[in-house]
Amino acid sequence: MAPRVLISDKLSPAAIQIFRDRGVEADFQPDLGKDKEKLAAVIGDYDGLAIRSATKVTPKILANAHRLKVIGRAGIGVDNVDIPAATAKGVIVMNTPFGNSITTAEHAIALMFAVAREIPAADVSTQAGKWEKNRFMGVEITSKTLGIIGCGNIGSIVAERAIGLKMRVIAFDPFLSPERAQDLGVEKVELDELFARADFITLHTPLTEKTRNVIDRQALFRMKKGVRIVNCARGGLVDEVALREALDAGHVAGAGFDVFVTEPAIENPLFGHPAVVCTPHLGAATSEAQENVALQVAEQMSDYLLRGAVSNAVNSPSITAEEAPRLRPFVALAEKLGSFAGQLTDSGVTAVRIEYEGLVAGMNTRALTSAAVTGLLKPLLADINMVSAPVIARERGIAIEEVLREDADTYDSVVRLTVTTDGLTRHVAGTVYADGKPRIIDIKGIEIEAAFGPSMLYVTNEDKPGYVGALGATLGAAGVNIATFNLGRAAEGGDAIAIVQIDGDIPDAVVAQVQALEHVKHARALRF
Ligand SMILES: NC(=O)C1=CN([C@@H]2O[C@H](COP(=O)(O)OP(=O)(O)OC[C@H]3O[C@@H](n4cnc5c(N)ncnc54)[C@H](O)[C@@H]3O)[C@@H](O)[C@H]2O)C=CC1
Ligand SMILES: O=C(O)C(=O)COP(=O)(O)O
Repeated sequence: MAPRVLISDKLSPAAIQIFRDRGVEADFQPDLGKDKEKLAAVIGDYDGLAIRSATKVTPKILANAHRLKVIGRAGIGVDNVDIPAATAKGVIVMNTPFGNSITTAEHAIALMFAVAREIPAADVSTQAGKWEKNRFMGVEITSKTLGIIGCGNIGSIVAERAIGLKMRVIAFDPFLSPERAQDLGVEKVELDELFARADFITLHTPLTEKTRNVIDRQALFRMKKGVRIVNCARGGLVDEVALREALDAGHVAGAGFDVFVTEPAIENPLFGHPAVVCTPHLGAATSEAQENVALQVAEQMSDYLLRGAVSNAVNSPSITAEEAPRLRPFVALAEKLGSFAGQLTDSGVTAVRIEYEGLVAGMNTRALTSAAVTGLLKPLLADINMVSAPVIARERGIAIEEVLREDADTYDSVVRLTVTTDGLTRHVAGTVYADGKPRIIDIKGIEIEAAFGPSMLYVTNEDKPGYVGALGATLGAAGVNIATFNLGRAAEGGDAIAIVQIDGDIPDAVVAQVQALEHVKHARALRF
């Protein structure tokens, strides 16, 4: 069945075409995202949700999203998606980090000019026939200091444009390296210095708990008198009430705002001030940017739904479309090894070590580790998947260690899993054969070679004559058909193991009979 995607925001129709061309069913309901109740009622029918900023993906909506695998944000900011809730549910959240950045940077520059020269008010006055040539006295931006808060993709483009406009640019961004600052031609400064020196300030950070109210009342009054502030990033970065007071007091000379604490902004503390210019979250609103982000999000979502490729996910490691097919058998191996250990584990897991040897050490081991942890915890948490597994493991205090070794002895690639519980360490290893099928090659240091089947019996025993016959006879008498039978032992007469693939399920009573056989230490039915 073709995957189904709901487009619940005003995406460019380019997205619909891409989905359809790729074989994904796309429902275009551009106003649905604004109606939480309706969205919650239908989300259960979809594998993907494509959004912009009007759709708020809340835990309540995610609770109904039984089929959902991916949320694609045609744009940059994902603050309208509850990422922890999506991750816990195993839903990938991806954005398009570059598609609208030039457009948004241009809007910031446009707002800076609009504020500097009061263009909107002058336009209204002129078209009203007033010709108020003396009312509008602007400021030049040449040689002025622009303070950029957040010098990432958009901030850097703003910096380049501003330098082209002969401004002096200073930037505050804890993650901006001195080398990058030098390349850009900006001076890296602390926030206090930026406030003290800037004639114009523009914000380009995401909204996080750290950046909320980065411009608060105190900050405003530490700024130069006559400063002008532009916010094209997110409402909530600036305390709107405090800014209004600073404008009313004449301390701040103007503000250009595209984003607001509450959107759609029908009322706002900034509205009505003559030196304020507002736009309705138009930062990304050009035909070029909308085409870019729509195409990109549709490609990325289709790649994930159809090929398992992950790009630009904010809550999962990337997997390219090229590596996805190569990785797939190893994902299956890692998950099955995890599942093997998980099904044998009755007490809490405290640590997991995953060793990658040979060719597999050069693959995307982060994804493989997520798969192993998924398999390990699945017996406890049926809904866990590769997206949610690392977070769930962290929440449960499970220490995860990855070891990479370029060399492998007998096989091209080996994955070894060691699981530590309160009282025990369990070890299992496997490989993928040329047929693409995963095999177990080692259990607790005992070599064996067994494929995974849907239904298996795992027995540990003492290596004694007569045991194998007794096991076969017990299964035969119970009408349980053996598909494959693999044995291994540490040494003659020592610890031994058997892995038996069964056709159909093995009843609990038969497992109990096997457990009761002489020389058997432990018998367990496993399902994969
Ligand atoms: N108005 C609109 O329509 C649009 C708004 N945006 C907003 O612009 C924001 C920035 O976008 P990009 O530049 O693409 O993101 P980015 O991730 O490339 O850059 C963000 C920068 O902020 C910096 N940063 C993080 N915490 C900081 C802090 N506490 N103080 C100072 N800097 C900090 C980061 O180090 C990073 O360099 C987005 O998060 C989004 O909210 C993006 C597109 C359109
Ligand atoms: O990409 C972003 O972060 C934006 O804010 C753009 O928002 P929009 O898609 O225009 O609602």
